[in-house]
Amino acid sequence: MFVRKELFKELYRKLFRVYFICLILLDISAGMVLADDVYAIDNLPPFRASVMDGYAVRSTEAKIGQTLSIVKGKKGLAGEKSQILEQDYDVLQCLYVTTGGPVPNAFDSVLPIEETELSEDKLSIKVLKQMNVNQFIREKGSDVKQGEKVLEQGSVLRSAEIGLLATVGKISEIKVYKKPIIGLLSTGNELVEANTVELLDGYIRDSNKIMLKAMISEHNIASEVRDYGIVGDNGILLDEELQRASNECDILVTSGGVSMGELDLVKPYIELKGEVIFGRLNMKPGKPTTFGILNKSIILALPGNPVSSFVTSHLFLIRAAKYLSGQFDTYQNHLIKVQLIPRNVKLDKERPEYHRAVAVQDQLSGKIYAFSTGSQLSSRLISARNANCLVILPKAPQSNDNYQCFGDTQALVIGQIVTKTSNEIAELVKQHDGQTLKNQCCGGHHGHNHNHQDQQNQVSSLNSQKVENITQQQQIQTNQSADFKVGIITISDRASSGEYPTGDLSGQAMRQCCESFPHYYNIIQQTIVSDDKEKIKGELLRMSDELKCNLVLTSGGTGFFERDITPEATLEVIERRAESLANYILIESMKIVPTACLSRAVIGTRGKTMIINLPGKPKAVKENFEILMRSNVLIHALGQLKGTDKH
Ligand SMILES: Nc1nc2c(c(=O)[nH]1)N[C@H]1C(S)=C(S)[C@@H](COP(=O)(O)OP(=O)(O)OC[C@H]3O[C@@H](n4cnc5c(N)ncnc54)[C@H](O)[C@@H]3O)O[C@H]1N2
Ligand code: MOO
Repeated sequence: MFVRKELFKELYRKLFRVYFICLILLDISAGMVLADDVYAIDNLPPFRASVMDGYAVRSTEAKIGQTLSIVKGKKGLAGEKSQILEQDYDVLQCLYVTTGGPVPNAFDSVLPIEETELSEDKLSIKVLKQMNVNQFIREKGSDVKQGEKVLEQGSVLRSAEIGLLATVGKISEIKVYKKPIIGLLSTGNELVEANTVELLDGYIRDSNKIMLKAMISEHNIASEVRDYGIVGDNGILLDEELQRASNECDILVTSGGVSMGELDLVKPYIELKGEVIFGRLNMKPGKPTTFGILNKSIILALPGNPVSSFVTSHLFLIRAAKYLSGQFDTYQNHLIKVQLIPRNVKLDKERPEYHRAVAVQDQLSGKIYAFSTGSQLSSRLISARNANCLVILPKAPQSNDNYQCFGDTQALVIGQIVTKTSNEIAELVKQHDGQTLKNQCCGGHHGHNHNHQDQQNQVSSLNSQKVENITQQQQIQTNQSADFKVGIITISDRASSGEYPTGDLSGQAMRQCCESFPHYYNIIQQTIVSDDKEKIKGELLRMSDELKCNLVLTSGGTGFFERDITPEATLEVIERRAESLANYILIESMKIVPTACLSRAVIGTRGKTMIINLPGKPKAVKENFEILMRSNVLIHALGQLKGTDKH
């Protein structure tokens, strides 16, 4: 996590300035968090009560066939005072009771009406079923005992909790964490209110304030939202409004005016009149986000770019407000693992990124795929449309301009995640994978404005589609729907004799690579052989001729060590060489390490099988495989070989 935990700790520590507890009525407590444990004032039920409409009986008397006379003039009706009914009843008597009504201590069970036969004169009943002791009776306090703890501090008051508190008599002076008063202020000479119909030259509508209002209401995080309007980039006006707002609110959120321009006055103002806790973040978008204290208020000065405001509010505003409202664990709860699609999203060279995406969960495997929303320019609010997660991408490693590719990445959940069948997801993955999203820097100042509208539209429809039932057949189809059968061979004397304490890491690497693309690859066989030419040939022949693998990956034995024999064995098995593919891997991997040229790896085909020699090192295996997956090179090669790729 690149927004460091310490940063949040600092944020939370400062929040204690504006953090307080209040007493409220139960009526208006929905969504609040309890600041204290709550104990039951009353028993529940407050008296011994019947669970059924029927007759209170003594189980020893109420034998099948027995006639019991009905007590006259008294009934255990719901709402009846229980004390009035407490008396000695005669032998073979029963008392009419209703559900929830009091049951006198003289009786030990309730016989439901349907288990009785009423006499014609309606004065007695015949017992049709034997009851056990205590059957259909709720003893006093059997649900909740007076003085028992019913809710813990930290519980969110939702409908059930509120119902429970009412039941046990806790209807006022509920101690809760007070939700903050949040103030919103937009800054910028170019801004006009969002409801402006006709824009004059040079103006834009203030979308941030209304977006933030909606977000606050969606997440129900404020006791009140105050709109401080728009203030131009003018020191005097800004001073006036910032002073007023920061004395009236718990959290003041401004947008705009926090970067480096001469009109960016907000950050210098906080530095001068308040305290800046942090004023620059290593993240994209949201670099200039500033957090500080001004008068009575915590101030979050968000960047003006709408997407930057959107992302940073999710990270800081919602979290801060929830924290103030007593929800202290809001951070970890919302992290999930996803596979970002397309996998070849280029990483930013300077900053880690919160990439907007639509996460969809596979109903069967539970795996979550996050489909990128396209160009991530921080002015492009369309990139946040339908987004239900922010995929946390690291910045690109120094050594190369690597692609984000294999394995799962963490994502922050910002909306509801939908589920889909494996086949639907497979289709979407195929549609989206292989598309390259260029590195788009913030604000458009050094970005390329690619049009990802089609991709965005495909993704947009994801959220609205309905969930379908899972069947066993789909599970079989899922496995079968992978396009290519894969065989994996680790070639190593040491691995085959079990010498590696860590196990066969290159075999694991090959497996991981294929498993990252479950819709393309289905591993049907994996073996380890020593550096023995005949054994290697034997495995290659078995996987291609008998198992009919579409792809056989080998790892190891491609160098210049005496026993390295993989290329020679491969050459004796293949019918057609694919030198360009091998050269392509070589060229690309030499950009990573020059020693990549020490590999003598061969690639070729036998029948409809492609055999690829990969290096022995797990890291190199992954790099080679990633290179092959760029622009779906390997997928096309395998498709041609299988006959599924069109000319
Ligand atoms: N020399 C540098 N320039 C910039 C840097 C930097 O590090 N050095 N950082 C860039 C980054 S990153 C961001 S993000 C922006 C943030 O700028 P500000 O917070 O100062 O915001 P403004 O300049 O006022 O506006 C940026 C952009 O957003 C539009 N905007 C502003 N407010 C609203 C609103 N309420 N609703 C809709 N759109 C709004 C505004 O018109 C601008 O286009 O700075 C970079 N520059
Ligand atoms: O918020 Mo900026 O991306 O850092 O545009």
